[in-house]
Amino acid sequence: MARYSVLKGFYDVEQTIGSGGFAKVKLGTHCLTKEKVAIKIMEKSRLGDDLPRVKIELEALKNLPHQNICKLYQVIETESHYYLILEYCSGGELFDHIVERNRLEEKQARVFFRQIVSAVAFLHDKGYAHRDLKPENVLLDKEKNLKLIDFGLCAKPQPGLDSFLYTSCGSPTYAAPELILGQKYLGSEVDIWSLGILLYALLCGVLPFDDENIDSLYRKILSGRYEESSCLSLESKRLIRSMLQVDPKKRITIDDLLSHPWLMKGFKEPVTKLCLHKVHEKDPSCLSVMAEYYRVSVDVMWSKLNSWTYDYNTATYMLLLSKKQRGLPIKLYNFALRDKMESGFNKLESPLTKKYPLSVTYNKVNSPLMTRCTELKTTYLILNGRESTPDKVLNKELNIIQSLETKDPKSNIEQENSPCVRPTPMTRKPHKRLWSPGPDDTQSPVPSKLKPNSCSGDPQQGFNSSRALEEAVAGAGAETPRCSKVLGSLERRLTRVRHLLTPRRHRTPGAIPAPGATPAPTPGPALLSVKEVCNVSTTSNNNPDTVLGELRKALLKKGIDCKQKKGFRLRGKLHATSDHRRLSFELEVCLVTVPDSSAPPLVGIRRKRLKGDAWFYKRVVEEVLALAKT
Ligand SMILES: Nc1ncnc2c1ncn2[C@@H]1O[C@H](COP(=O)(O)OP(=O)(O)OP(=O)(O)O)[C@@H](O)[C@H]1O
Repeated sequence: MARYSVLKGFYDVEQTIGSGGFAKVKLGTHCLTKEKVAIKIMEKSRLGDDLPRVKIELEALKNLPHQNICKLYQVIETESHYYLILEYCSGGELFDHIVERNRLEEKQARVFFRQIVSAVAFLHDKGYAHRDLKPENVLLDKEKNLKLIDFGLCAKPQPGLDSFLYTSCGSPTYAAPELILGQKYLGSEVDIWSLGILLYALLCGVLPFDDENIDSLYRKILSGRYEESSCLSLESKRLIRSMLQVDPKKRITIDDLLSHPWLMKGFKEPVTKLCLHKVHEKDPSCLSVMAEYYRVSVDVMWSKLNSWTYDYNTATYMLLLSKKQRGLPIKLYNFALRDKMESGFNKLESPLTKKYPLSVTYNKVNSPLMTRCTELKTTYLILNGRESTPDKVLNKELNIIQSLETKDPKSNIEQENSPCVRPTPMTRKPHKRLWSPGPDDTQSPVPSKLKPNSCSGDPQQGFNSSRALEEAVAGAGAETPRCSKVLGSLERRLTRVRHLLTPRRHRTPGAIPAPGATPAPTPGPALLSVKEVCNVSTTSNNNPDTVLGELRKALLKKGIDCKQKKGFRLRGKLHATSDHRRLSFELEVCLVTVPDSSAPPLVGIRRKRLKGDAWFYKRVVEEVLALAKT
């Protein structure tokens, strides 16, 4: 089957824009609105024990519509993959902005930090803790609005956010002391600690607690002592101190942060924790554009949309709404797709279908009707999300078609209820949620053998996500705090938590190529032309080939495995025994045009972290660029 065929006709899939330990993220265009989207693709077979992360992330994104949280538009599940269609944040990671400027001016940092605090206050208000707040998980959109991403480690304790959690998860350098110690903790309090680290990183361009050696790093965190850099104003020192309190009870609360004097400086209003752009509200103009497009009444269209099933229609509606909010004209393109989709649900209800039962219309398995059914099924799945695995649906349909062939053509009632003659998606009930962390979710999907035991299990199982799921599903109130019973000494606890916290980015260790020179293929003709300056450094050289050669030499000198990709792109990989020190990134020679200038473009180097610790990446790339004589 062609790659991403499930998206064909609905989204145009473009280049990879990011990847993490669990997903590849591609740029895409939503065909009906022509809006750019990010497509997060996760291969089920590679998720293994981390599969629950996806479900947690989906539920959180559906329940947390906020202007500073990346919007989810559609979820497509196939037998092998999850595809999450997300709001596209073209401005890169907040981390890249820190790297670009070394550190941010207090005024700029305040604008950014207010948005992060707003998102965190909102999610806390909804009973969630993020548990992985860091500049790599904060993206920027075109208008420089911040968007929080990566909710795979979040928790929603059932009794409420004031109940304890027990799973140690997150990124080591952002982890609060109570997490390091493997103690029970409050999700809201560990998020405040991470916010303190994040603000320090924004203002100073370095981390308050950092060390090559993970044990020393944890000792530094537990001591709570960090350098108060001279670049910090007195007010910012005070604010950071109030967040980086080793004793969680002494830490500032999110509500106090909203109106903290540092955050209020230059602003009349405290930070809001409200959602300003409602996404689930009835918007008559977007609704009528969609109703007109599908040639159905506004009421029928709304009844379909109002169930918020995160199908293609949800995506179309939310994207139209987003265009409207940005003052852009709202219209739908691509009428070929309309005809395809319309036939996907409207004709099923047409009087014609009722008058001439399906079984009369065909008599061979590979008849046009069967092709039609298959087409309808594919369209149906894409429009409505997953009901069953595609193969199962297809087989069911084939069986029904085959059995119908041998039946009396008069017996149509059965066919009306067959999967081929499904109720039109316009009137179909919402699908059962994958998992809902609501109060009536008494049936935990977690097998009993996985019941909470935050301090047992193989630490090499990465982020301990099955336990994270339990916390999120069963709620902390249902858990037994066993840490102190299972682990006798602080030392042993530290070792365990170190393993739990240390991200495992490479899930399936493939054959590691021997370090050394990789023969460079001839560069492709494409030399990327960029306008933006984020992630791009200019060079004093005007020959792209020379710059490429210098970069290659510098990478090899640093012992970094280097492969040339399409065009002038080098992929560097650092293979290390420690997960903490594994890295994958790209350096691409490009042409930088200076906006509003007639000056000829400059030769630049665009950098992109693909996998690995962001601060380690920063250090390595700085060293490579310093070595390259460009
Ligand atoms: N909505 C988006 N718009 C633009 N880029 C995105 C978007 N979502 C993700 N990315 C890019 O893809 C990268 C990986 O995404 P993400 O962090 O969600 O993947 P992950 O596998 O869950 O990561 P992790 O290993 O950190 O858990 C991000 O760091 C970012 O650069």
